[in-house]
Amino acid sequence: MSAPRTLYDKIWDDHLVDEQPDGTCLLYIDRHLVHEVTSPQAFEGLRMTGRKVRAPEKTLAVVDHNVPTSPDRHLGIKNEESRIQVEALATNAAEFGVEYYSASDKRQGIVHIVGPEQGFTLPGMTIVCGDSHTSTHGAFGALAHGIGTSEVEHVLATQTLIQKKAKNMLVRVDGVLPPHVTAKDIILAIIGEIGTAGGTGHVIEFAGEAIRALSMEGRMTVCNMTIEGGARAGLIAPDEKTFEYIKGKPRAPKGEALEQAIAYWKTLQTDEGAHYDRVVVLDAASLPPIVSWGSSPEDVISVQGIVPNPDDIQDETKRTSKWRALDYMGLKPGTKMTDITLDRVFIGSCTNGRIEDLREVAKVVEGKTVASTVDAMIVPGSGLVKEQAEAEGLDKIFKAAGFDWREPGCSMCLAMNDDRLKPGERCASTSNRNFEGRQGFKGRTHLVSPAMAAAAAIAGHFVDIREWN
Ligand SMILES: CC(C)[C@H](C(=O)O)[C@@H](O)C(=O)O
Ligand code: SF4
Repeated sequence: MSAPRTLYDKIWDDHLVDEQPDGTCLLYIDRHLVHEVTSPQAFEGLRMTGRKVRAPEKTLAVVDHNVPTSPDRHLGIKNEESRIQVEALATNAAEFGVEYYSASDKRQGIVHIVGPEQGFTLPGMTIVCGDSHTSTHGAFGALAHGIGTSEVEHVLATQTLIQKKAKNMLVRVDGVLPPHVTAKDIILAIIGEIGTAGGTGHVIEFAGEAIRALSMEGRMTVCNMTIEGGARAGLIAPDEKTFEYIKGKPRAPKGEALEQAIAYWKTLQTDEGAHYDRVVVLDAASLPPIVSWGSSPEDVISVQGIVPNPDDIQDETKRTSKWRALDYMGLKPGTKMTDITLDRVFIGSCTNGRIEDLREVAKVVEGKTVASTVDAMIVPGSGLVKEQAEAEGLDKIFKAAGFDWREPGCSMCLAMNDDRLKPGERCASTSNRNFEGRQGFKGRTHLVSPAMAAAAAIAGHFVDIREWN
């Protein structure tokens, strides 16, 4: 009998083309997502050496980072560098025969929202993209991770990737989440627990009652931020919810092919007794809504907490870095999180820009008004999310409450387009990174769940969503 294997081991074994004595492996890649920022040099490399895209039908290109989210975006992109990148993707896709969603295509959106939405992302696959949050697709039980531009070129040309196998890590979240505590709080809590280097060298499998209870969209939120926990990829074993989600998606298998696929997908479970190099266990029932206070995704605390005092940290380097973070954030130790006021609220991104996120926001803000001191925007993760939200009348609720309702894209998740913080502005954001300058030069980011961001927009400061009415 063969040794019990983890889900990661199984997907890895199924895609292994070659293994060298030093552990260097060649992996077959099933799906390649491409966006405008990390692909221009890769296509240029192919062009210069006269090579083709090996499997155009396994490649999908979409613009997201640089596109404006204003209603007049069809007028073009003012920033020259951004405009050139977007135009290059359109040209490259046409020249190399790759399907491409332009900013005027309603299927356009953030690459990690588009893949699942189109049924391009399926269980058991290897999926890559020149983007760190490719980990999102792990929610389907796909081995999905970000790659660099030279690897993008390699995958375009060969449909394979050179890799070394990572270690196996299990993060088990037992128990039942309290009301109003969400997938976002789970992943922020995990990163708070293991730190941003906690998953280094590992692929994390998320399991346990609380993970199983999450919707597919919640699972995507968890896997999305695996990368902020330092891991190479995140995985969740597929189940009935996964199969239901996939059924009927444009590129998903149908009829007999779907039945066969599901029979295979059901084998994508970690075997009893399989070995994990590291195991972390969390109790969902004890989790509060979480807010980040610093400039790293590990700087998190309960909304009922206070800004921590870095002097309590033993390690000098860490102490200095956390003081710097507080200085950057303009915060003092001991401040109650609920006393922190906000200038901006950003709801969107590949972490929390899907329809369920927007429904949560609508529930919180319906019939209420954004605080006069806050400028708040909601950016759907894709054109299809936008269409669905509008069909449900969510846009009317948002606009009536005073939110700006935008066109799809990465938007203020990162300062690569017109949506950005001004120096010193403080923002509650549903995105995944709070590094210095992430949302704009000297901008201050607090990471939260959609419901927490929505409530903060109305109140003008952080509030405990569990006490919201
Ligand atoms: C621009 C891109 C390469 C980058 C990434 O890899 O993640 C971006 O999506 C981000 O979230 O920082
Ligand atoms: S939404 Fe943010 S995290 Fe996601 S791909 Fe775009 S820039 Fe990266």
